[in-house]
Amino acid sequence: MTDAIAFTHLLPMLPLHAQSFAPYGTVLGAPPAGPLVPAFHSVGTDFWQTHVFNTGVGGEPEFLWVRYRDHSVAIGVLEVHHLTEQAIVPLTGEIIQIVATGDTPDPASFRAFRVPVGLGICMRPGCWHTTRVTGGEVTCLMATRRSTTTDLIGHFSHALPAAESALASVRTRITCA
Ligand SMILES: NC(=O)N[C@@H](O)C(=O)O
Repeated sequence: MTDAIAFTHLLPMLPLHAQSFAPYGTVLGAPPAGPLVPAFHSVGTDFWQTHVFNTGVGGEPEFLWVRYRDHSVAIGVLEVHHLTEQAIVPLTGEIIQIVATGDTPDPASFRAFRVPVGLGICMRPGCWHTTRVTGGEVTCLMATRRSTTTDLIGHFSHALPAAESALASVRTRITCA
């Protein structure tokens, strides 16, 4: 399940922008480059489409209520989901999302993005990731695929082989610079 990779690299915590996040997924809530469609605006409310969520073929979309509380700067393991997108919307505070691309995490693709309350991210299938917080515990809304969650719990809680996800060992750390 875990493929070792030796790598040390300092990752600055970057501001979240649609263009810089594009290799890893979509920024939810970012102002679109073009017109807001489909969208609605009235005196009392605005709404617009920010993303069409894709769980992969045969997937059942699922919301999770997730709490993150790891504030360590060392990054030793990244996780990837093979079939589904995965969206994270921080509700109670900023999160730091560490991401990478590649069949195994490509060191050149390692990034750390600040995701503030008011924005969210939707990671592509195959986006390696882990999450940190800079203060106390942060509660997030997550959209994922029901079978991926079941598969992941089976692996983490019962040491069953994971089919829809994988882990990779990495050696990197985030910096405030
Ligand atoms: N539930 C779940 O899939 N969690 C992980 O992917 C994670 O990044 O938190």
